Amino acid sequence: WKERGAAVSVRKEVDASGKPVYRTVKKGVQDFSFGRILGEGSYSSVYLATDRQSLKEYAIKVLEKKHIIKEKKVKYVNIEKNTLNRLTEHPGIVRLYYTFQDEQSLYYVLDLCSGGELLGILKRTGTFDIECTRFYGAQILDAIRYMHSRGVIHRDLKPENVLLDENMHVKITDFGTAKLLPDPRDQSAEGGVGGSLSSQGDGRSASFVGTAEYVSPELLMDKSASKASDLWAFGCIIYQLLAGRPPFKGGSEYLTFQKIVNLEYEFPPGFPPAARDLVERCLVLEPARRLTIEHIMNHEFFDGQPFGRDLWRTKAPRLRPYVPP
Ligand SMILES: NC(=O)c1nn(CC2CCNCC2)c2c1CCc1cnc(N=C3C=CCC=C3)nc1-2
Repeated sequence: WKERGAAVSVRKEVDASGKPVYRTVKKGVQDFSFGRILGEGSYSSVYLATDRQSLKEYAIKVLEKKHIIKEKKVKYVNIEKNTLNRLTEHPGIVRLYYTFQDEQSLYYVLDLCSGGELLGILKRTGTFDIECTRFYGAQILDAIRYMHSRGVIHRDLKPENVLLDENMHVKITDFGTAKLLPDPRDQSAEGGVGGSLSSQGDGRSASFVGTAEYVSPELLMDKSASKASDLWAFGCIIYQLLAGRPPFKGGSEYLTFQKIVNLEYEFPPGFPPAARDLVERCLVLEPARRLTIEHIMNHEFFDGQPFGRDLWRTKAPRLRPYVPP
């Protein structure tokens, strides 16, 4: 497991004659003070941690080696690290600073998102008004555009995986189930198929399905994931910000899946017309007929909304609920 990043700390020691000597050593567990658990996965836990030297706070994801091997998750661990190594320069993606390991575990030192989950914020306000939906929708879309430009399909986008930093700006996380296309920047990579994937590959695709309410019909019906699958989830998120609930929600996962493949959803009264048109063009059963990212960015719902650098320099709007006219 090739470690990444060269984070070192300077340690003061004394030699045999009692003279102080300063050694640079790769950072490790002892360089951090671990705080509360931020989240737990099937083979990892994420902690709030403070670098004892710089006092900077991070999120550290700890993966237990024994458990990874026992649960046959080595592929997922490598895919997540390779994905994070590709996604290094975007403000809307949780950044991996460096990794280290000890006998029991692997450690990923990541951006801390002190604002928590978008879902948590949404639950507090109930719904988001048009300005907030436009701002957060644009930041999520900008991050998806960057991911896709690096050949990464998230496959499990949902409000729980959209985190917020100290400025209430978006940071997308949890790439443990991402799908990697050949990296477009890597000339040596075999020319990969455009945005669509067969369900072959490393054997993960055939089995993986995202979170029920946001999973795309193609992932349910023929197990194939494509960039368009992330845009289906995007449509579900935009709907949820304005309606306060996801478009597809049944009494069980099976009933939710039925609603998705039958495109069985309705808009609440007073749902904003421009947002309704955008959602309807994302929630299209046929992936090839779904809006692409460029189309979405040019959609009237985002009229006047900057993307790119200006978007990330904008102050986050005050959170207000949507009040239907
Ligand atoms: N799976 C991960 O990589 C991951 N998981 N979490 C916590 C999860 C909690 C459930 N919803 C998805 C995220 C994190 C990360 C990345 C790195 C990361 C950085 N900051 C936070 N911050 C949080 C603050 C308050 C509540 C939850 C998360 N969390 C994470």
